[in-house]
Amino acid sequence: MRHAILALNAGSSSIKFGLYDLETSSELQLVSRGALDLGDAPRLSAKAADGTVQCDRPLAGDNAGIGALLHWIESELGSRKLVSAGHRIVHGGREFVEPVRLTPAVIEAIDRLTPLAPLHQPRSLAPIRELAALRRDLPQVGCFDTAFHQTIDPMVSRFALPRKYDAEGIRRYGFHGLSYEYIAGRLNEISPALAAKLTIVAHLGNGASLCAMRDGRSVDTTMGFSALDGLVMGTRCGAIDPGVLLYFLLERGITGEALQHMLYEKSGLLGISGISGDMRMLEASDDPRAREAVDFFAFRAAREVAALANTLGGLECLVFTAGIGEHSALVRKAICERLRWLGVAIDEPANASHAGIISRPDSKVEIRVVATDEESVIARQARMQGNA
Ligand SMILES: Nc1ncnc2c1ncn2[C@@H]1O[C@H](COP(=O)(O)OP(=O)(O)O)[C@@H](O)[C@H]1O
Ligand SMILES: CC(=O)OP(=O)(O)O
Ligand SMILES: [Mg+2]
Repeated sequence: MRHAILALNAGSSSIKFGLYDLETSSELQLVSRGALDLGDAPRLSAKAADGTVQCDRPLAGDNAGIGALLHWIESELGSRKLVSAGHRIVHGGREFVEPVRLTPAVIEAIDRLTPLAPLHQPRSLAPIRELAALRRDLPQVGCFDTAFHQTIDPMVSRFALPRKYDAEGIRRYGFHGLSYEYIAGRLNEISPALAAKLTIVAHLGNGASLCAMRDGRSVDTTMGFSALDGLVMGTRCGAIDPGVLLYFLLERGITGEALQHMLYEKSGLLGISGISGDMRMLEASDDPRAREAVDFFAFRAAREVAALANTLGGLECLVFTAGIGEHSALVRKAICERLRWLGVAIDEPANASHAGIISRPDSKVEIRVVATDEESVIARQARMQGNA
């Protein structure tokens, strides 16, 4: 019987997954990629590596969680045994800097980090606990978004607060590390010379951040202690004057919980447009507020690219990835046009067709679109942990 690894990437309203067969050559072979939608209309959808639809069905009430996915994998997809499950976990805090076997004590320690990532951590923990209850003997591995940024310098990670707080872990961590690890590996596969360039990767999805890389390692990133900092996001505010938060708390009498809800769920593209936090919807709208939100998103992203280029001491390659980065020619163009002074020159036809390289030959900065694949990184890390 074939052995397989299940990689789970839990997001706000769905769980993306990848299923990989373990080949004897130690390669992982993608068998299926899909999503378990857990919103108002639960649904399981999956495609084979070649894009063939393997499953697309609504799920009924009681049978709508991880159990439905397990059942489909184990009884319908073919005969294979799951030997491990890997999970994306957004916050590893100071303790978790590499993939870890998820024992009950580790799960509790990860749960204690929930205040640092209130939107994300519970969503990762729910399928872990569900799987543990359904398959007591299945080894589970946690793979951390923060881990890739361990290489950032203390100068970059420090906040200018009384110094004891840095030692207590109140510092910049950075997120989207599984995506950045994938992109670093992909650039190296394309060519080691490309991977050696001073690079900024723009992970522009529902959550959005930038990572400055030197030799494929993180040297700076826009997200901080939490996944709120940096760029404007779908519903998150990005960098903001902390005085505004004090004003809300002390002068306007808003509770901490209400403020958290506003910053994570009601701000960003949704807050500015008043229409939606979804870039596709904003691009399709002719409401001027939608246009304003898209322009603002690009303005702030370009500003942060310039800041990270300063940490890098130059900029030779700019990579766009994740939902917006991979698919929105409009946003890429708007960001690149603001960076013309840095020698960034976008090729409009290449950009419109989402080509691999979208810079003009005379651009000082190579601009690329690279599709991310967090699930493959999770699967690889889960396998390595299993072998350790
Ligand atoms: N064709 C497209 N044009 C513009 N934006 C797109 C397109 N496809 C996806 N997006 C945007 O990508 C974002 C979601 O990105 P994704 O990486 O899937 O997010 P997450 O993994 O955080 O849920 C949404 O804002 C969505 O509108
Ligand atoms: C860390 C983060 O923002 O993740 P996501 O993009 O999945 O919301
Ligand atoms: Mg994502």
